[in-house]
Amino acid sequence: MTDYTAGRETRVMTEDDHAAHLDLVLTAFLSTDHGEELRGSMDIQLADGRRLGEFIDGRLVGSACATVRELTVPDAVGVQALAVSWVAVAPDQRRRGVLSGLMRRQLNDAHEDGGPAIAALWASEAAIYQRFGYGCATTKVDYRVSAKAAFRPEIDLGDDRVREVAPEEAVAIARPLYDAYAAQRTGCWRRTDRDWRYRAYDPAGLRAGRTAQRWAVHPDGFASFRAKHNWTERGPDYTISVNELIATTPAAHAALLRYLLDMDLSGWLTVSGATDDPMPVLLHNSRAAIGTPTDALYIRVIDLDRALAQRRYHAPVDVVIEVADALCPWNEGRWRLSADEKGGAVVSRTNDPADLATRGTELGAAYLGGTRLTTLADAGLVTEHTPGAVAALSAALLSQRAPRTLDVF
Ligand SMILES: CC(=O)SCCNC(=O)CCNC(=O)[C@H](O)C(C)(C)COP(=O)(O)OP(=O)(O)OC[C@H]1O[C@@H](n2cnc3c(N)ncnc32)[C@H](O)[C@@H]1OP(=O)(O)O
Repeated sequence: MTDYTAGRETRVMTEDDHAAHLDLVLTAFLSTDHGEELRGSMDIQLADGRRLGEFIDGRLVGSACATVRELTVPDAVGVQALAVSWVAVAPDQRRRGVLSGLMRRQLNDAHEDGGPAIAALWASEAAIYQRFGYGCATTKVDYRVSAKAAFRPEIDLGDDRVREVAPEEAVAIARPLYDAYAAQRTGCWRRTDRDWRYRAYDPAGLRAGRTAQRWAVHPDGFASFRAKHNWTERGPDYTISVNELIATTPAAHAALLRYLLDMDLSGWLTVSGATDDPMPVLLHNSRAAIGTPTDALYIRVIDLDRALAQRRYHAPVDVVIEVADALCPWNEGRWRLSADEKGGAVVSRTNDPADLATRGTELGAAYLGGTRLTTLADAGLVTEHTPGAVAALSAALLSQRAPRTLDVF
């Protein structure tokens, strides 16, 4: 039998490893044509990040990186989270447990350091991370809308005009608007100078055939977007693709969306929203927008007691949860979660009989209040021992608004 552990070392990379890391990422992500652009991306994103590497006989064959950032959890409480990114394994070393080893080590280190109680990531493929205890916690809806689609007549666009500004001016205008928005919305990352540098990073090689990023602003919102050209026998049929649209008032949201929908030469607008996005109710013909739900941010509960105690609860609840979590065994066992009417919770170990049983993965999925525990129970992923316990905990875990995560990393 092949011994896959021979000659292996897992360690934090140093600057001397960065060139090999770039090569690994380019090969694993099938992106060898975009070396300079991805180097720029990694340098910004991982400036203060930790790059964990797996080496076989001195060769870097796997990476899992992480940066500590602040994420809003229910209800819009800012907490530290490990933002996991740039996970890659050399194609000629796949399916030999390299990723599994890196995930185990990353979670163990985080637990031992006593840092963030949760980790978060965007999955390149949806089948990868549930086995490592990551549950899909935010869902985004990707809308494809017919350009010029009319709003319902009662929709108020307000009196403020939308104008476009140069990318160099845009961040200073967008930043306070995003901060105000993120402070009252679950699932948003706090953006530092580094994060805004990344939002503005726009090398031609990463535009996938679309134009440079443009910025539309309004006193109460902003949108960044691109256009993709398409000429047909009927004339221009461009697609305007919105990178993000942020508004702090309904009128700003409607005005920005109207501006983008009415762009000359366009046939289509693509824009993403949370599962409670108002798109279908804004449009006169709701079928002018087809929405496709897609998995967005995944959450991993690293330290269950701290993670569950640091968020707020939508309703009082007192339940004992039996948790299975082979990768983070310190989470296993029975936990009492007691949340009061004010939304605060106490979480402690108990020997009392369990009201329900589930895995760390499902607690991660339900953590941001966007995935209902009742849905997971309907799939057989949560077992109820006391009648009503799943519904009670499910209601308590909900977020007031559907979580919305914009920053892809
Ligand atoms: C947060 C992010 O950065 S997301 C980006 C992830 N990276 C990529 O998509 C780049 C291209 N892919 C890769 O680099 C690699 O194939 C990885 C990282 C996805 C997987 O690395 P590997 O070392 O092959 O994973 P490993 O061998 O530990 O697999 C563990 C288990 O996951 C399964 N698995 C791994 N990758 C996949 C996948 N893409 N789809 C389905 N199952 C998968 C394996 O089959 C294995 O299952 P088993 O335990 O039942 O045998």
